[in-house]
Amino acid sequence: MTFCIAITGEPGAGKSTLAMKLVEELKRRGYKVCGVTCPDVRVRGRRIGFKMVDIRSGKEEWLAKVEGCNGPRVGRYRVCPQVVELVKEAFSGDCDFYVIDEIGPMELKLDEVRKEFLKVLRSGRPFIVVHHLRLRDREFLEMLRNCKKIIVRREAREEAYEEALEYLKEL
Ligand SMILES: Nc1ncnc2c1ncn2[C@@H]1O[C@H](COP(=O)(O)OP(=O)(O)OP(=O)(O)O)[C@@H](O)[C@H]1O
Repeated sequence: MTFCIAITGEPGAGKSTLAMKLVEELKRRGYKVCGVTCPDVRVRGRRIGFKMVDIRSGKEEWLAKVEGCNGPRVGRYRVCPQVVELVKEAFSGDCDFYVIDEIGPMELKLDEVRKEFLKVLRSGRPFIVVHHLRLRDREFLEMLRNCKKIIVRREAREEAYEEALEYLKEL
């Protein structure tokens, strides 16, 4: 069975921070970690969009913006189709551990990103993903069914980290 951890929790709970701490831990252990993270971008405190960052190279590209992209709309944002190339590159080459932060509505609006994510989850290699509490996509839910679930709560972030470290022992 594929080793996998699925991290979820309320907005701002600490999901991304936990995922990045686990990335550092895996790198320390010598794994070649590949994947993406999706930080928001703020100007004077106001969120103007989201970027996608290649964990291995640090390269970044817009995932969605209030203005300036012409992909599908998600709330106030328009998704940026040019992010597909970055996603493909992020998961290419020599990887032995995959990380996706996160599987959310913006990422899944682009069919090629959705396919790339599913390919990663089906690769048989170990992975860690972050997803929305309200993830409803059946294909993804099915792929994550047997993963270790970690629900991060703001007041218990350290416990979530300890729980994940404990599970990493099964690698
Ligand atoms: N273990 C921690 N110790 C201290 N601060 C933390 C910790 N985890 C998260 N934070 C802080 O809490 C805030 C939210 O964290 P983070 O972005 O990881 O949450 P998230 O659940 O991924 O949020 P979102 O739902 O917006 O994606 C950030 O400012 C982060 O620095």
